[in-house]
Amino acid sequence: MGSIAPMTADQIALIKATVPVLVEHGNTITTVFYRNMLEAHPELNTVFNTSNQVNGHQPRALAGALYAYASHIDDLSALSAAVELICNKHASLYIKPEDYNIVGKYLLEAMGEVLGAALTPEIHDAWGAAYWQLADIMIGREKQLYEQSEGWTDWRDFKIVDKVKESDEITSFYLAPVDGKPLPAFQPGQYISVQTYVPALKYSQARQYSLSDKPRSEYYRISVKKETFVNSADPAAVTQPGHISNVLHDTLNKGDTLQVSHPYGDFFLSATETDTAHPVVLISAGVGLTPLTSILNTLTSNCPSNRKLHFVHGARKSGARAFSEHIASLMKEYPNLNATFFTSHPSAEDKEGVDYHHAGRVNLQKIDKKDLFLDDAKAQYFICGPEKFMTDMESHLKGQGVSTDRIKMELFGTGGVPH
Ligand SMILES: NC(=O)C1=CN([C@@H]2O[C@H](COP(=O)(O)OP(=O)(O)OC[C@H]3O[C@@H](n4cnc5c(N)ncnc54)[C@H](OP(=O)(O)O)[C@@H]3O)[C@@H](O)[C@H]2O)C=CC1
Repeated sequence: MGSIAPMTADQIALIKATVPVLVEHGNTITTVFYRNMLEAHPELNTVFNTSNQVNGHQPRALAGALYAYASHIDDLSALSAAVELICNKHASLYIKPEDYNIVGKYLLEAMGEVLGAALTPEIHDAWGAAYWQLADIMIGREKQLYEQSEGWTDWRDFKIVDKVKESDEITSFYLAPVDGKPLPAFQPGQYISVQTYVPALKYSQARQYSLSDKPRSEYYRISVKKETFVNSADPAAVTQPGHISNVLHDTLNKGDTLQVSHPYGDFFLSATETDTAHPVVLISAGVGLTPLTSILNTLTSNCPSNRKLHFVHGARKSGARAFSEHIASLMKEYPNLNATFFTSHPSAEDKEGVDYHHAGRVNLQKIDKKDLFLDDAKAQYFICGPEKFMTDMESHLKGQGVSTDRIKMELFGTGGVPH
C-alpha cells in the first residue's frame, strides 16, 4: 500500500493549482491511464466495463472524478455522496485494497506521460499524497461494507430459475443461489452486480442491475433492458452491443448459472421509511423503473393501508413499458396507489386513455398538484432514469417547494470535466 501521510498545506495548494490542467488534459490522462493499465494487467478487463471503455464513458467519468476531487481537496465533505456511491459500486465488484496500488501507479504514470516536464516532482508527490488520502478513505468504507455483508464477501454462484419477458425490450431474471441458503434482505432500490463470461470478448464482465422486486429469501429478481450501443461518430451504425444485457437476453436461459454480488447501493427506501405514513411518489423513465418497482412492491406489501403512493413512468412506446399489468393489478388491490403513464412516441396501436395517460415525455405539470402531494411537507420523491430526466424532475419538484432532503435519485458519475 502507498503512503498515507497527511497532505501538507503546500500539497493541497498544488493540487488546487492543477484544476485547470485537469480541465484541459483530464480526459487524455485517464484515457492513457486505462490503456496502459489494461495492457499491463489484462486480468482487470473483467473489473472495468469494456463497453464504457469503447464509448469513452469511463475515462470521462474518472476525469470528472479527479476534477471534482482536486476542486474540493480542501473540503472533502462536499464529496461524501460521490464517495459513498463509488464505494458501494466497488464493494459490488469485490475491489480489494491491493487493487488501489495498481490504479495509483498507472494514474501517476499517465499524468507523467501526458504532462511531461509540467509534472514537477512536487506536483507528482502532491498527487501521490492526494491519491492515497482518497484511497485510504475508500478502502476504509469498503471494508465496512464487506463487514456488513454477513460473510458474503466474494462472487457467489446463482442459477437462473426463471426468465420472464416484461416488455418488447425488458426481461426479468429470477436468480437463486446454487448453495440453496436463504438470501439476505436488501433495501429496496439497491442493486447487485452480475458477472458472466462474454464470448465476444473472451473474458468475464460484470454489470450492476437494480433489484426489481421486494426482498425475498429464495431469489433476487433483476429486469434488464437489451442494450445496443450506437457509435456517436456514426449514429446509424450500431457498433458495440451492451455485452452483458445481450448475453442475458440471447444466450443465458433458465438453468444456467452466473455470479452475483451481495446487494449494495445508496439509493433506497430505508427500513425505517417503510412503516411511516407519508405519501411516496416514484418517478421513472424507461428501465429506470426497476428500483422503483422494488420500492413499490415493498411498500404495498408492508405499509399501512392509508399510505398514498403515486407511480409516474415515461416510456418511448407502450410496448416498451415493463410491469404495466402488474401496476394495474396492484392498483385494484391497493386503492391508495395511483399511476400516471407518459408515452413519448406512441405507436399506431397505442391508445391514449387505455395504454397511457399523456403523450410526450414525463411532464409533472400535467399531473394535478394534489396527486403529487406537493402540499404535504413530508411527501417523499424517488427518481430514476436518464440523468437529464432526473435533474429536470428534481428542478421541477424543487421549484414547487419540495426540499432537497425529500428527493432521492441515483446519479452515477460526476458528469465529467466542465467544457
Ligand atoms: N439504478 C439505476 O440507477 C438505474 C438507472 N437506470 C437508468 O435509466 C435510464 C433508462 O434508460 P432507457 O430505458 O434506455 O430509456 P429510453 O431511451 O427507453 O427512454 C425512456 C423514456 O425516457 C424519455 N427520456 C429520455 N431522456 C429524457 C429526458 N432528458 N427528459 C425527459 N424524458 C427523457 C424518453 O423520451 P424520448 O423517447 O423522447 O427519448 C422515453 O420516453 C438509463 O440511463 C439507465 O442508466 C436504469 C435502471 C436502473
